[in-house]
Amino acid sequence: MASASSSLVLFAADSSSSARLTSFNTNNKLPNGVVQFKRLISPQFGLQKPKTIMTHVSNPLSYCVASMATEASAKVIDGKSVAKDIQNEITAEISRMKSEIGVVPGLAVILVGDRKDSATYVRNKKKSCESVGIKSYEVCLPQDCREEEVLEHISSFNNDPAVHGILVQLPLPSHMNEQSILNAVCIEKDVDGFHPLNIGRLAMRGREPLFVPCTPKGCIELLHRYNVDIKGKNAVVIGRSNIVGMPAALLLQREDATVSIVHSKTKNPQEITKQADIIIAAVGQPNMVRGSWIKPGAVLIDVGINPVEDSTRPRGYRLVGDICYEEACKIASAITPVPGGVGPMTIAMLLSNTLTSAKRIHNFS
Ligand SMILES: NC(=O)C1=CN([C@@H]2O[C@H](COP(=O)(O)OP(=O)(O)OC[C@H]3O[C@@H](n4cnc5c(N)ncnc54)[C@H](OP(=O)(O)O)[C@@H]3O)[C@@H](O)[C@H]2O)C=CC1
Ligand SMILES: Nc1nc(=O)c2c([nH]1)NC[C@@H]1CN(c3ccc(C(=O)N[C@@H](CCC(=O)O)C(=O)O)cc3)C=[N+]21
Ligand SMILES: [Mg+2]
Repeated sequence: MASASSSLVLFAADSSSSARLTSFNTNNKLPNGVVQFKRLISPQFGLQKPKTIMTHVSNPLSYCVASMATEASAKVIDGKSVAKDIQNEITAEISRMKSEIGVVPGLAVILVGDRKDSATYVRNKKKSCESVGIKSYEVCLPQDCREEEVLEHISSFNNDPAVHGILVQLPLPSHMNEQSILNAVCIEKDVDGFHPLNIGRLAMRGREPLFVPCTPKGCIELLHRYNVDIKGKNAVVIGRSNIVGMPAALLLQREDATVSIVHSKTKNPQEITKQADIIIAAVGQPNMVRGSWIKPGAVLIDVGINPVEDSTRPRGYRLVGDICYEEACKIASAITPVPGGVGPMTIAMLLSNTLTSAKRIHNFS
């Protein structure tokens, strides 16, 4: 055997390491138990260079590479820390704006009904607004209120010069027409990016939306801040909702990825995800994406926020993503955790969109 080249490494598989090696989808089994596979991990993360490179092997079966295999572990994409950095940038910009033109950005949030998770999100948004210097305005309406009431509040926020962003917390009660409510938010204040005109512009080449939806924008921002190349890569989005999957696919396409969308009617989704260099999972199914669905070295963005019962936790549940983290982190090159991944980025992007809106309305740069 000649010396190992930079991108191909030959490993000997003995009885103790073969189990791990086969979990890496090693198609190219060589005779004598030698398994050949490419570097598992993309070099940009630097951390997971193979530890064992054999330049000369007389009896492959006598070598064990378990040390390398067991250390292969994805880089954690720390959304919480990136979100904190972004919030610091926003805080500085807001204080500059306030001192130079005396304007404080304002965000209005409309919450209808008594869903506990919605109430928690709205509370967190309010706290984050306060911490960066955005003034927040909150309206809470009962579950059984009329659609007209919601529309009236939207209209008054549309006309309120202190308000630069309006967010209607979703989902709305089922007796309301979500589309006509989202349509009523003036596009200049549509910091969620859910107005059909903003979505339409996102979908059109050569057009720019005024705002990009926060969760997909946060996913792309994480890829940028971790220097993940998107151009020309195979990206798979799992889920096609208006608020996450569909705009995430549009954004990836704008970044010159080759994009596939997997949804509930897709046949053999794992055959599609297995080709992906980048996966964005936004399904709402705990641990749906298994290790065997993932191409070695892929970058994984897990949007899913799924409560699963856990009596050892004070709240009686814990949150898990749509990707089986324990399996995926052994195969991917990088992965977002849940919690602490995309969730905090969604809030950071909302604050960023609100600042952008205030700057645009007041012609401040
Ligand atoms: N981190 C964050 O900031 C945010 C997290 N979330 C979380 O992200 C997840 C998705 O949210 P959201 O987009 O609103 O969810 P939706 O329920 O609106 O959409 C789910 C999508 O997943 C698809 N889907 C459902 N089951 C399967 C399956 N078995 N195989 C393949 N595709 C499937 C659906 O397909 P079809 O279209 O065919 O029905 C649909 O397109 C949830 O866990 C939610 O809590 C949401 C928003 C923000
Ligand atoms: N008009 C509208 N805009 C939204 O952006 C919107 C919405 N409606 N409806 C619901 C979804 C969901 N969503 C989340 C935001 C932050 C976290 C978040 O911060 N999560 C923390 C965990 C929070 C916890 O511990 O409960 C984390 O992942 O680390 C999660 C989910 C925004 N949404
Ligand atoms: Mg939804």
